[in-house]
Amino acid sequence: MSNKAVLETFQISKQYGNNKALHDVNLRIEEGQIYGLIGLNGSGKSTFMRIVCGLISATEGHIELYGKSGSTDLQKQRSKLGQTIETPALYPEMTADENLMVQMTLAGISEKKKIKEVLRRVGLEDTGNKKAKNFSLGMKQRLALAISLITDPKFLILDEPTNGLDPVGIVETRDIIKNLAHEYGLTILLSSHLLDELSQIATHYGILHQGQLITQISADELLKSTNQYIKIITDNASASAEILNTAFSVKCEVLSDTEIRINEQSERIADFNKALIMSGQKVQHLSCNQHKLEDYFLNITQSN
Ligand SMILES: Nc1ncnc2c1ncn2[C@@H]1O[C@H](COP(=O)(O)OP(=O)(O)OP(=O)(O)O)[C@@H](O)[C@H]1O
Repeated sequence: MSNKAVLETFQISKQYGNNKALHDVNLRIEEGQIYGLIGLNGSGKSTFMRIVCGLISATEGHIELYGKSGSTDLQKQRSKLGQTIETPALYPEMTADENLMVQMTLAGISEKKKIKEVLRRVGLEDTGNKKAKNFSLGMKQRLALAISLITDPKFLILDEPTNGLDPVGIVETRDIIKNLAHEYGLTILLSSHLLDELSQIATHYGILHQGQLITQISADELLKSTNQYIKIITDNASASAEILNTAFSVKCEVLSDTEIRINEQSERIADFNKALIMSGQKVQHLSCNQHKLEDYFLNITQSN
């Protein structure tokens, strides 16, 4: 049984002059998912997110947010949405607290204790009197994220949230996003042009290529299709394959006089090594290979 849909789009297309940026996009995101939208530069990720947020309109098609469509209902549902696509400019001479205070006042929210709470959620609770102009890029992005959280959104849309960050900033941002999903139950749509990057957090993926959604796949399905295998090189591949087959009922592909491939993950690799050595085989090489997620992404985009 499927969970409740937070977002569903039906044949969304967007035309900019002669350029069709999106073609008939049918995408579904369910409650609790961290949905990674992947695509090369110019594939239409930002355009799609802007349409969902109501910042621009689609040329064709329609969207449903929490099961509602139609401009009035959609506008109501958008109050459950937070985004960092168009965030207000930060005031450089103000602290994190002061920046949030201004944005809360503009949003008509008076609960001051909320400032501490959202700063804690994004790991900026200890910035004290430091002014925003002295923040690192990562801290500025987290402050922008904090601003998007002051209205208590249930669904968060983040356009390339780790773009431009150093490795420490990337890990911090990833942890914050995971935490927002797991601890606070937010559904999250985020974009990146790197599948490896998203694979650390996403539960589901959509691959956009030249404006078309060519695949939607869960993290589990993706792992299966990225095909892990064990490679073994011995002095006699056929004999080694027979030994492993007899001992473990394992299916070995004999690729040459010396090389075997076994299509499984690495868990039994030490047992295979031991069995071969005990049987007098000379094991020269034993490794576990995983097709990189980026290869999967390249394969799927090149064949479309
Ligand atoms: N306001 C606009 N006017 C005209 N063309 C636009 C506009 N915004 C985007 N485009 C075009 O639409 C296509 C999709 O752009 P979009 O920014 O949505 O892609 P993207 O996947 O988000 O790329 P990036 O990762 O570079 O941000 C591109 O060809 C882009 O040049």
